[in-house]
Amino acid sequence: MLESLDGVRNQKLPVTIITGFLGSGKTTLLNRILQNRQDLKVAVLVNEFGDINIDSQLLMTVGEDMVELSNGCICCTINDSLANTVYEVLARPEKLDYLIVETTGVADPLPIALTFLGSELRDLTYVDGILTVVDAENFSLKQGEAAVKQIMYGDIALLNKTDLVTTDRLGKVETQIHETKEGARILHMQHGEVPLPLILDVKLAQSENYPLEITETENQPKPRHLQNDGYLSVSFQSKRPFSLRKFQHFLDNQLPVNIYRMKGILWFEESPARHVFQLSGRRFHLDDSTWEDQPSNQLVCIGHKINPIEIQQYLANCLA
Ligand SMILES: Nc1nc2c(ncn2[C@@H]2O[C@H](COP(=O)(O)OP(=O)(O)OP(=O)(O)O)[C@@H](O)[C@H]2O)c(=O)[nH]1
Repeated sequence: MLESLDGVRNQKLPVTIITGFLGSGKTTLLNRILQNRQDLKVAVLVNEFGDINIDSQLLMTVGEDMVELSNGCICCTINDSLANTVYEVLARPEKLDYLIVETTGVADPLPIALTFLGSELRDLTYVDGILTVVDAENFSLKQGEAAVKQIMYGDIALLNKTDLVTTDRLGKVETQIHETKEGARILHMQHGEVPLPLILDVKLAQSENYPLEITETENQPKPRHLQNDGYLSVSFQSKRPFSLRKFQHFLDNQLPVNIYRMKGILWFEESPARHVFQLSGRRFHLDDSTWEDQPSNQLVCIGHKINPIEIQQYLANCLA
């Protein structure tokens, strides 16, 4: 199906929005798409909630097709910068087949979809679908308003991390999804593995279902959604290495329970490797790679009603 887009230059550019709560697997899915569809010229817009853009450093296919948005909550700041960035992408000389927007984990996807509908972009692009990645292990409607909106406005719920849960738990999460959105389409996946024809070029977005009052207030300034929800991101950077033992102590004994997500590139005194650190819920892991630039620590912690000073102090105490 996607191949058929090839010769049709005058047609509108399809846009897929990938949403989903913190750490659910959005970047993992994006990586899969980029790896598996190298024949497609995809422009990717990534928006991150944090001062340091870790995601762009973790995307395997970062090249000329990658356009990063400035930092901030996507649903608060994106209307101007998203539209402008999309215009910039469209003005590039090379032919594009697809545009994918990855939202932050605490974003309501609707304002993003409306950006494509409510401006001149409507003539140049169309929203093909909103994909909501759901973490089968950690998902809860109590995660906040954004988590509910992500399900409500998603065209397909991609139930990810099915390797970590029982069939019973999967059934419970599916029930919650159906209670939030009647008739929701649900696909299961692990590590973002899903047949791409099921999620790209599917023409599932139904703008007529978007609430009218939101469409009408689209151009009004929006509140700082994330801060209202109590979500905060804390960044930590240092040109000195961590002590592995101290960092382990922080994770085991000091990590506040209301931190849901951490990601970063870490440097440990004890190791010559570049370590990609991921924490989602209570689960974390480190992947080794090689430094291509000067070693340093870059870490983003995201949580609900967290105390930035306390976290920064804990992390400073981890330095070797
Ligand atoms: N076990 C397991 N881990 C997964 C799966 N999918 C993703 N992960 C891991 O979950 C963590 C978060 O994945 P990401 O793709 O970075 O999640 P994200 O939604 O982009 O995160 P944010 O943008 O920070 O909200 C990473 O450590 C992934 O390797 C899966 O199906 N199973």
